[in-house]
Amino acid sequence: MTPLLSFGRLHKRHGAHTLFDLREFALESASAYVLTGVNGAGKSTLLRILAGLVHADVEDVRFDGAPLPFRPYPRALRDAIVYVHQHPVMFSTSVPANVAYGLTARGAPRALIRERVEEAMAWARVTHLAGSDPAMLSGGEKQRVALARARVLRPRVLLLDEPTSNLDGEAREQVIALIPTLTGAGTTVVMACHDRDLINLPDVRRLKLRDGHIEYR
Ligand SMILES: Nc1ncnc2c1ncn2[C@@H]1O[C@H](COP(=O)(O)OP(=O)(O)OP(=O)(O)O)[C@@H](O)[C@H]1O
Repeated sequence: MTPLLSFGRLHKRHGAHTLFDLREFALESASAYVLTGVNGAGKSTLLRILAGLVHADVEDVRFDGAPLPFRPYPRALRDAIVYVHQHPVMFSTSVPANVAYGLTARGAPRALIRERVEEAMAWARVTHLAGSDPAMLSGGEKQRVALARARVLRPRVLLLDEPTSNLDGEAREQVIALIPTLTGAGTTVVMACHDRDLINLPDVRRLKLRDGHIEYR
């Protein structure tokens, strides 16, 4: 099968220090991956490179099988890849406006925005928070609003940085339960995490960053 996104080489260094040097790194479509590794292995950095937020040296980038220049970060990837931060920032507007943010920024028609925001808020189980002050949401609620904000964009690839690290109990379980529904809808999900329940989800492929290389498990 042709990978969705592949790199012949993906090399990241800070000064003279190589953080990682990955060869033939590829992500398949509609697949879930967990990215593990010790603190400082480079998990967040790799996600941020894929999202175009951090520079790296890359060779032979292909998206949907076609070669693609990576710098400047191409529009095709900006449209397809969404990164969700470990501590999502909420704009102090309203919860629905936060969820709508990406579509509004892209100039989507209002009817489409309304429809997608409603669907995504129901999916993330945050409909009841529509009237809440975004600044007052709990960590689990913010994480679910951030997932809804990503989902409205229908990303081909969703990058989740430690999506459950600040959550416990029901909030954590609710976030974990959303992951399989994303891949079921055709999205590739890559999660940097240490959470055993995410790592052990069915059909999740394991990637481990170790000593600058990636191990497929
Ligand atoms: N701009 C920078 N300049 C130099 N070193 C950096 C820079 N940004 C990150 N680093 C270093 O790169 C390494 C990888 O950081 P990164 O946050 O990607 O690791 P991580 O695997 O996500 O760690 P954790 O599990 O603790 O979140 C760390 O040692 C970090 O200090």
